[in-house]
Amino acid sequence: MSEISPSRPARLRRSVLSVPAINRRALEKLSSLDCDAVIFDLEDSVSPEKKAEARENLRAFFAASPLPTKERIIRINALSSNFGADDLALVVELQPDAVLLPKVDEPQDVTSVSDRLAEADAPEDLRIWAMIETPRGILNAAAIAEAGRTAGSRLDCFVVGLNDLRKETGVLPQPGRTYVVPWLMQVILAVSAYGLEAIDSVFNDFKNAGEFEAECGQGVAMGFSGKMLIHPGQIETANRHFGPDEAAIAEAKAIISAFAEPDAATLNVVNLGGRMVERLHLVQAERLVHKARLIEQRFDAAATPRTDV
Ligand SMILES: CC(C)(COP(=O)(O)OP(=O)(O)OC[C@H]1O[C@@H](n2cnc3c(N)ncnc32)[C@H](O)[C@@H]1OP(=O)(O)O)[C@@H](O)C(=O)NCCC(=O)NCCSC(=O)C[C@H](O)C(=O)O
Ligand SMILES: [Mg+2]
Repeated sequence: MSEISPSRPARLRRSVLSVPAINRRALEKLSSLDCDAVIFDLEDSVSPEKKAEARENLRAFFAASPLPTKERIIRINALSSNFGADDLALVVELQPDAVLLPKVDEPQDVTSVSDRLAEADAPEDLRIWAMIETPRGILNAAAIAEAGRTAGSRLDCFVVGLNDLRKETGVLPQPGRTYVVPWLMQVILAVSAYGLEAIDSVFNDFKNAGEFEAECGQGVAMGFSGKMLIHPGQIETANRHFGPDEAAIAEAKAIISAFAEPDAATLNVVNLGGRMVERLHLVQAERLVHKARLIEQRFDAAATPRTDV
């Protein structure tokens, strides 16, 4: 089997649940939830008066609950705000998997944090995620993604924030997201060009299961790796949509088998039951099977508690 493309990190990010760091009850629930990743929010879901308490909550939480099977991301306030410097210091102290930067407008918003993390000797595997949620962020998405290619850059993933984008532009929430789809696709093009991943925006109306199903299906079709979530009730749907289903896994395995045949060794195109399959489909198939394996491993890891944490 050829290698999984290094431009696509082999991580599961189907369900990325945001939790206000001020909400201790919600923090306590996390270990029982089946989301792939958690965003600990210090930004918009925490009032200015409660920022310090929220940081203390995270300190206590990280000491007590390592969440070994989940990717852990801390969303900080902008460095230009009164809270950004203390938030970033907390990130360096707690060493989550990533820091999420809000309202990224231009490449410099990312590179300045990269530089600060390097100055603070933060581990190299502490990544940067960027919220793309302002008109300038959308317009500059490709340039921001390109910043992920600069030496020492830790940029790894974009998260779209439609609430802020709607606030800034006046575009209304509508089923099908008609008027924001071009912006979403611009984000997908940017991450694809520079080997990053993108997480689709939150869906606020968390009791509306039907529309959420449709929006998850749309997010998958557009090329997002997963969805940012606000409520535990959204996790199962996101995992189902953004994880490969049995039929897709079977098809991917058939493509891998077809190219593994000795006769196919020098072929770039094969006939698979009346359908043309090219080697580029083999790469996609391997990626999909790899993702399915990661999901299986998560189940195994959840069943077997780690002893090294
Ligand atoms: C939206 C909520 C305020 C609703 O909370 P609540 O009223 O408590 O809902 P429920 O009673 O239905 O909750 C049931 C139980 O689930 C727990 N819970 C709720 N939400 C979470 C969560 N996010 N993580 C973990 N656990 C959660 C409740 O505590 C209940 O537990 P129990 O009492 O034991 O039964 C709330 O869901 C919420 O605050 N959600 C997250 C808000 C947030 O993170 N906002 C920031 C991200 S949104 C964003 O980034 C937008 C972006 O920037 C943009 O511009 O678009
Ligand atoms: Mg926002």
